[in-house]
Amino acid sequence: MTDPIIIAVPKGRILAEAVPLLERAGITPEAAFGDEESRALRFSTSNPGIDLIRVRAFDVATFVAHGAAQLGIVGSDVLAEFDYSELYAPVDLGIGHCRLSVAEPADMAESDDPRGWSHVRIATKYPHVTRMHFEARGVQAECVKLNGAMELAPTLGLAPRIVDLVSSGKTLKENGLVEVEVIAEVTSRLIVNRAAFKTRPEVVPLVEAFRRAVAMEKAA
Ligand SMILES: Nc1ncnc2c1ncn2[C@@H]1O[C@H](COP(=O)(O)OP(=O)(O)OP(=O)(O)O)[C@@H](O)[C@H]1O
Ligand SMILES: O=P(O)(O)OC[C@H]1O[C@H](OP(=O)(O)OP(=O)(O)O)[C@H](O)[C@@H]1O
Repeated sequence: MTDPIIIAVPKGRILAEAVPLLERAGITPEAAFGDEESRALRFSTSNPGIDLIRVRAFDVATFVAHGAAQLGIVGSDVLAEFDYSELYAPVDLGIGHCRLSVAEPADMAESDDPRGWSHVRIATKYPHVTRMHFEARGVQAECVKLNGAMELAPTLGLAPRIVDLVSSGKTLKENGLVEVEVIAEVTSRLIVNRAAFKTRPEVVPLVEAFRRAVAMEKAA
């Protein structure tokens, strides 16, 4: 019997939106999958040929790029940061809507003009995207890599500005920061390992099932 297809799904905030989408694509995960308390990492589904793994958002791309998983669900923010050539991202899943933005303290923003920047120091989980964004307009970005709580960086003197994901704006507001520039709009994408796309015949119909699931949601 061939090995099951593995779909990597991020734990955290995308998980809740991913479960109904998987179900619309005909993949019903075992109950423990949606339970954040469960310590299991691999889960069966209603389809014996498909298993799910639950990993950190940035690791979804790594598992799929190396072929350890054949498909995955991941934010376009993560894809932009890693730029893996082994990945193909055929479907915008329309979940996980947010944006990647530059933010700074509200009092600093009052007299700041982004057009005058030539060098910026930025705390971020996205150093690659940040450097590319600023380089495109001749600004040198010096990045301090953090994995979370970027919003603390300006008041504690780590870096005056941050690049982070923004959705409602609540996190920025509660930490005295304001958004000064949007770098990119973000949604989650279905990703596929390029080699698996050619060698595993189950992959193409699965991609089509996700495409239909997204269309169904849009039509509803
Ligand atoms: N506020 C948000 N609104 C909508 N989508 C978001 C938001 N924040 C993050 N996302 C999306 O969810 C993905 C995972 O983010 P999340 O914050 O759950 O992970 P994380 O806590 O950074 O991950 P980890 O704990 O694995 O480091 C992001 O890559 C992005 O695509
Ligand atoms: O604009 P808002 O609606 O406040 O959302 C923005 C927050 O959401 C994300 O973090 P998340 O809550 O997923 O937590 P984590 O990255 O700290 O795990 C992001 O890193 C921001 O901190």
